[in-house]
Amino acid sequence: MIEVEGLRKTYGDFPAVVGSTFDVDRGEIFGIVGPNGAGKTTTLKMIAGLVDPSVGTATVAGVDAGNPEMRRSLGFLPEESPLYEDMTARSYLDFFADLYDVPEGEASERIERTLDRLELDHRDRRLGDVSKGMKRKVAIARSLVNDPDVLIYDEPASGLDPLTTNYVLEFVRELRDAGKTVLFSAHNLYHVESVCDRVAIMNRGEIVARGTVPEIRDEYGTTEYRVFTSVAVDGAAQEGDRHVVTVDDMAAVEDVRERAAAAGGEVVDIRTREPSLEDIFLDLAADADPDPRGGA
Ligand SMILES: Nc1ncnc2c1ncn2[C@@H]1O[C@H](COP(=O)(O)OP(=O)(O)OP(=O)(O)O)[C@@H](O)[C@H]1O
Repeated sequence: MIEVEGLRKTYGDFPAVVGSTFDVDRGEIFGIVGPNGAGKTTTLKMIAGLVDPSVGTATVAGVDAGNPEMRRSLGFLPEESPLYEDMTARSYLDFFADLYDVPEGEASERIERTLDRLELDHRDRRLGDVSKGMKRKVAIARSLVNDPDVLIYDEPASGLDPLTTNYVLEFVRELRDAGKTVLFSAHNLYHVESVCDRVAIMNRGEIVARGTVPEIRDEYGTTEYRVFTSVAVDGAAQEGDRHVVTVDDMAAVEDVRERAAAAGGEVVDIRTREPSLEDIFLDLAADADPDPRGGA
C-alpha cells in the first residue's frame, strides 16, 4: 500500500534522511521509531508529498507521492497540528470536509461518528479553550474527514497523558481493524512495540533495523538468562536467600553452574528475559558510529 524506495533528503549538505527503503502492506500498522532528529518526520513528509525527496521514490496506493491525486487516499496527522483557535471542533471539521469536497450529508455523519468514537466532549467550544488531548483528537478526526485508506501519523501520542495515549493507540488499532493502513512515528518505543505489526528503527537518518518485533529481537537482540544459585558466586547479587547472576548465553550459564557446585551449592532456577525494543534500540544506537550524516 505504501512503497518507499531509496528515499533521501538533503538540506544544504546535511542529509536528514540517508536512504529509506520499506513497504507497508494494506491493513497493517507500521511504526517508525527513533530518537529526536533521526529523520522520522522528514521520511513521513516525503511519503505524504509535503517534502520533495532529493533522491528516491514513494508511492501511496500506487500513486506517486508528488502527485496531488495521492492525497485523496491519504490522511496526514502532523506532529504539531495548530488548529484554528476560534473555530469549534465541529466547524473546523466541516471546513476540512468541504476542502476535500466530501458531500455534506456524508461529511456530517462521518464527523459525528468519529467524534462519538473519540469521546470528544465540548464539540461546540472554541478550540483555543480545549485541552491538549482534545486538540489531538480533533486533529485525528481531521485526518479522517475524507475517509482515506492510508493514514500517516507523526507522533500521534506524543505529549499526551497516559489515559489519552492509550486511547489514541487503541484507536489506531481500530483503524487497522477497519481495514486502514497506518504508518506512524514515535520516539516512545513502548507505543510502537504495543501496537505495530512491523517496525523500522531509524537512527541518524538511517533505517538500522526492520521487521516484526520478534524478528528484530531474533536478529539483533540477546536473550538474558538470570541464573539463581543457592550459594554466593562471583558477580552474583543477593535476592532473599538466593543469589542471582545475569548472563547472555548458555555457556555462561554452565560456568555459573560449575562455580556454584565448586562452592558447595547448586543452580536452583534459571529465568530468561527477552530484550525489549528499547534494549535493542540502545544497542544499535551505541553501535551506530560514526554518524553517516557527518556528526550532526
Ligand atoms: N527544513 C529543514 N532544514 C534543515 N534541516 C532540517 C529541516 N527539517 C529537518 N531538518 C533536520 O533533519 C534532521 C531530521 O529531522 P526530523 O524532523 O525528520 O527528525 P525526527 O526523527 O522527526 O525528530 P523529532 O522526533 O525531533 O521530530 C534533524 O537534524 C533536523 O534538524
